[in-house]
Amino acid sequence: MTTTPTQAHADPGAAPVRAPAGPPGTPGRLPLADRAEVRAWTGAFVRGEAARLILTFTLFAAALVAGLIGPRLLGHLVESVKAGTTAGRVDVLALIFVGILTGHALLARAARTQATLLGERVLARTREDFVRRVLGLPLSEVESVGTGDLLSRATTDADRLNESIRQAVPRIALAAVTLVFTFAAILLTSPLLALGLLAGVPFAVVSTWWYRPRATRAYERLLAQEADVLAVTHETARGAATVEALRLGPRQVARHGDAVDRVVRTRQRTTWLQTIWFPSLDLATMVPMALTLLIGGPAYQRGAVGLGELTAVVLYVQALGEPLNDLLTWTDELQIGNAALRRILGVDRLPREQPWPAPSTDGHAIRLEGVGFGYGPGREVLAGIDLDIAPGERLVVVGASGAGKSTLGKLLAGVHHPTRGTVRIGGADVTTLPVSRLRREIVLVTQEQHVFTGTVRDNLTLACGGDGDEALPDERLWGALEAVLMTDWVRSLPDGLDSEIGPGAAPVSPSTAQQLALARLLLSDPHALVLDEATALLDSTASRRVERSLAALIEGRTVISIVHRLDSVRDADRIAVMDRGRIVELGSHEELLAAHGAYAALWHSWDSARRAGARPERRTSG
Ligand SMILES: Nc1ncnc2c1ncn2[C@@H]1O[C@H](COP(=O)(O)OP(=O)(O)OP(=O)(O)O)[C@@H](O)[C@H]1O
Repeated sequence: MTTTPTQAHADPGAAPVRAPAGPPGTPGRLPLADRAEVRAWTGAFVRGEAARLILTFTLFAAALVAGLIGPRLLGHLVESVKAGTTAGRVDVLALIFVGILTGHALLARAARTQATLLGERVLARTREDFVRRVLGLPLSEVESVGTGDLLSRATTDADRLNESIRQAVPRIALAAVTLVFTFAAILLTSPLLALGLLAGVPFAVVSTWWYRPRATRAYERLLAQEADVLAVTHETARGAATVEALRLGPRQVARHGDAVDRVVRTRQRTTWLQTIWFPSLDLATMVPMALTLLIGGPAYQRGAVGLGELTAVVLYVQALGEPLNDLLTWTDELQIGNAALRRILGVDRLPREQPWPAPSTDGHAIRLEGVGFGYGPGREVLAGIDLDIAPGERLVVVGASGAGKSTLGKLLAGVHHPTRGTVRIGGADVTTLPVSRLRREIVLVTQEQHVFTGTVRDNLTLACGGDGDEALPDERLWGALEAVLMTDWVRSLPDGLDSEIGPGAAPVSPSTAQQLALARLLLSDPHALVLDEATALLDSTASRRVERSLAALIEGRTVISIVHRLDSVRDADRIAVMDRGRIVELGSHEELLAAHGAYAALWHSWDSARRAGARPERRTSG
C-alpha cells in the first residue's frame, strides 16, 4: 500500500516526515513568523486601512466623549438641586442627559459596525493571501507538513486574528482613550481626589508584568496543540477507508484523545494564570475607589472639595474600572491574535517555488541519473537509479510493496525532488521547471481524484491555463468526455456541462471521479503520464470502465504505469522491476521471462494463480 503523508505522520514506525526547510519551527510543523515580520504586516495593515481605522477610532472617541459628559451633567444636576433650582431647569438638564445617552448609543453602534467591517475585510484578505501563499509552495513542502497545520492556520487562526482586529483593537484603543480622558476629567475636577488613583497602579503593573510572558507562551502552545487536534481529525476522515481496513479506529481515537488532553491541560494553565491576574486587576480599581472616598469625606468636611466634585470623581473612578479591565483583558485577546498572526505569516518562511524562467527543453525524453531519495535523513528509499524513457514509450513498474515504486513516480512527476542525482525531461532538470511548465510535460495520476465543487465544465477546464478562466469550446469538452466514455453520464445530468457536481450536488462515484480526472488530463494534454495504481481502489466493473477511458488518454503519450496486477504488462514496451529502492531488472516481457529472474518468478506465480481460477494475488510481490 502506498503510504500517504498523513499515514506517515500517524505511523510511529515510518520514517520521520521531513521537517520543513527554512527557519526554525518544530519538526513536522510549519514555522512561525518572528516579531519583525508581524510588525511589518501590522505596518502594512495600518497603512492600507488608514482611512477606515481613523473613521472607526473617531466614531469610538465621539461615543466616548458623549459617554463622559453624562456623569459631569449628573454632578451639575446634583449641585443645582442642592443650590435650589427650578423644576423646569431640572427637566431641561434631564432632557439633555437623555439626548446625550441616545447620541452615545448611536455613535457606539456606528463605531462597532465599522470595526466589524474592518475585521471582515482583514479576515477575507488574510485568507486569500494565505491560500495564495500555500498555492505558491512546492508540493513537496505542502506534503511534508500535512494538512492539519495548514488547515488550522487558514481557519481557526484566521478567525482569531479577525476577532482580535474586530474586537480587541477598537476595544483597546477605546479603553486607552477612555482612561486618558477619564483621568484628565478627574484631574480637572479635583487634583486632590486624583491622588487616590495612584494606589491602583502597583496592582495593575506588577500582576500584568508577571502574567504577560507566561500567557504568551501558553497561547502559542495552545494554538499549535489545537492544530494537532485538527490534524488527527482531518487525517482520520481523509484516510477513513484505511482506518477501517486496518482497524485503526481505537488507535486514532486514542491519538485524538491525547491531542485533546494536551489542549485541555494548556487551557487549564491559561485559566489558572487568569485566576491570579483578574483578581489583581479588580484590586487595581477597587483600592482607588476606597481611597477616593477616604480622602473625599474629610476633604468635603473641610470644604476642600464640593459635593458635586466628589460625586463626579466617585462616578469617574467607578467608570475607570471598566476601561482598565477592558484594556488589559483585550490586550490578552490581542496576544492570541498575535500568536495566530505569527502562525499565518509563518507559511511565508517556507521556500517558494523557483521564480526563474523555465529552462528550454529539447524533446520529451526522460532521463534519471544516479537518483537517490529519502523522506528523512539517514534512510534512502531510492538508491542509484539510472533510467532512460523514450518519448511515447510505455514502461510498467512492478515490485514488492515498499520497494519505492510510488516514490519513483513522484520523483518523475517532480512532486519530490531527488536528494541526489537528477531527473531530466527534454534535458531540463525537473527541479528547475516551474510547476505550470512541468505539468505540460508530465502529470501524476493516482487512485485519489478530487471532484471540485462546481459545474462539470469547471471541473474539466480548471487544469487548462492554470487559472481556469480560459474558455474552451464545448466541442472540445464533449470530445474529451467522449474519449473517456462519459458523455451518457453528463447528458443524464439536469444541466449537462453546467450541472453542479460534488459535495452537496449531483453525487460522483469514485470511478466517475476518476474518469472526470482523465478527461481533465486529456484537455490539459501533458506529454507524459505517471499512472500510480490509478484503478486500484475501484471494483472490477468500474476498474474496467476506467481502464477503457485510460486507453484514450495514453494514446501517443509516454506512460509510466505503476501496477500491482500483471494483466496488461505484456502490452508494455519495457518492464522495470524494483526491489528495495533499486531497479533490479529492466526489459520487455519476453526478455525478462527468458532471464528467469525476479520478474519471471513473479509472472509464473501470478499466471498459475490466474489459470487455476483463483483470485490473482493483488500484490506483485507475491
Ligand atoms: N511520505 C512518506 N514519508 C515517509 N516515508 C515514506 C513516505 N512515503 C513512502 N515512504 C516509505 O518509502 C518506502 C517506499 O514507499 P513507496 O510507497 O514508494 O513504495 P511502493 O513500492 O510504491 O509500495 P506500495 O506498493 O505499497 O505502494 C516505504 O518504506 C515507505 O514506508
